[in-house]
Amino acid sequence: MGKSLHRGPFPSTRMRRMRASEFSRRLMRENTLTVDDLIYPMFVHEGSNSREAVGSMPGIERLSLDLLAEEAKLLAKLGVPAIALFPVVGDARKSLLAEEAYNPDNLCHRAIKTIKDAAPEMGVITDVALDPYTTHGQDGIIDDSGYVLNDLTVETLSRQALAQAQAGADVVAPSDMMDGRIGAVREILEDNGQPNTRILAYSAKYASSYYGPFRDAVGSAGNLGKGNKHSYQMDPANSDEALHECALDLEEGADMIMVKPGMPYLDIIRRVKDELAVPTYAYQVSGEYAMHCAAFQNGWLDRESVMLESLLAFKRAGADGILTYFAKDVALLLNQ
Ligand SMILES: NCc1[nH]cc(CCC(=O)O)c1CC(=O)O
Ligand SMILES: [Mg+2]
Repeated sequence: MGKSLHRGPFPSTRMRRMRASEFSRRLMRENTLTVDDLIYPMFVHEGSNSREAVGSMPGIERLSLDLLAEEAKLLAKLGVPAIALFPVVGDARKSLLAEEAYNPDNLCHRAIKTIKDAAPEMGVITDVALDPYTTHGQDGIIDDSGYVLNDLTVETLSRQALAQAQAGADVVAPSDMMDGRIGAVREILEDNGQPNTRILAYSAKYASSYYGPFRDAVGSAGNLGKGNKHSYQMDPANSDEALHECALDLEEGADMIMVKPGMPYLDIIRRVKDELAVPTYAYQVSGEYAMHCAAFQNGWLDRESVMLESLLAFKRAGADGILTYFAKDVALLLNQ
């Protein structure tokens, strides 16, 4: 026998010991994914008994409100805590000033009531941003040069958020990235008898190319054309700036903060959670969903296990919950 070549504490330390049986793997498991972690984004459109597939998002459909009611009941039964609503708005209702955003009878507001009637315990989260309602697909009101005007947009966003709260939204979620909008939304809610409306701030929302399929789903891609959102959404190169954005939104009155997109930005989730220690959410966005589905359809990746692994990764990174288009399928799996 020659001299042992090993270094360090081996064999007293064998990392594989704890992995040798299911019971000890379970005992040392640090993170779990449960239905409590899931928020389901849903697209709604006008009409009745109408469902439309979204081409770039296999399995995802735009639903009319009667079908939304059925889905909401099923999701509640599966234990999914909340739905995030995204309206698909007809061109006739879009304008430069996005007035439809705060019309008390608009599609989004009727959808809130639909869910609350069908499944009163379901949390309803609404998107505060003007892109479904502007003719140009930007999240705010633009000047002659196309620049999105911050303060004017914030005024409209506040009216929109209040209208959503008055229609019954539990959580309003500004996804627009204007400066000061969280404070303005908090103030208008306080001033109008809505002190318990939670604000989920899309605080660190990046100018990402992973949103493409979403823009197809809501039909804003065509309106946006070659435009981009670089003057308000964050540069994917930055990380310190995300902490600054999150800290400001918390100071202005956010209850929860969000990082978006998801998987390419797990480092941001971890930093936010470590440094701010507040309820932190992640959005596994449409492009992430689309690329997973493409691999599933080709048989290149296993659907169930990859879906679960992709979401568990968010928990490990520090997220308290995940907006994901897989929410329904995962809830079905976890309920088995
Ligand atoms: N305010 C718009 C909004 N809200 C959610 C998403 C993207 C969600 C997804 O890709 O799944 C977007 C797109 C954008 O900023 O252009
Ligand atoms: Mg900000």
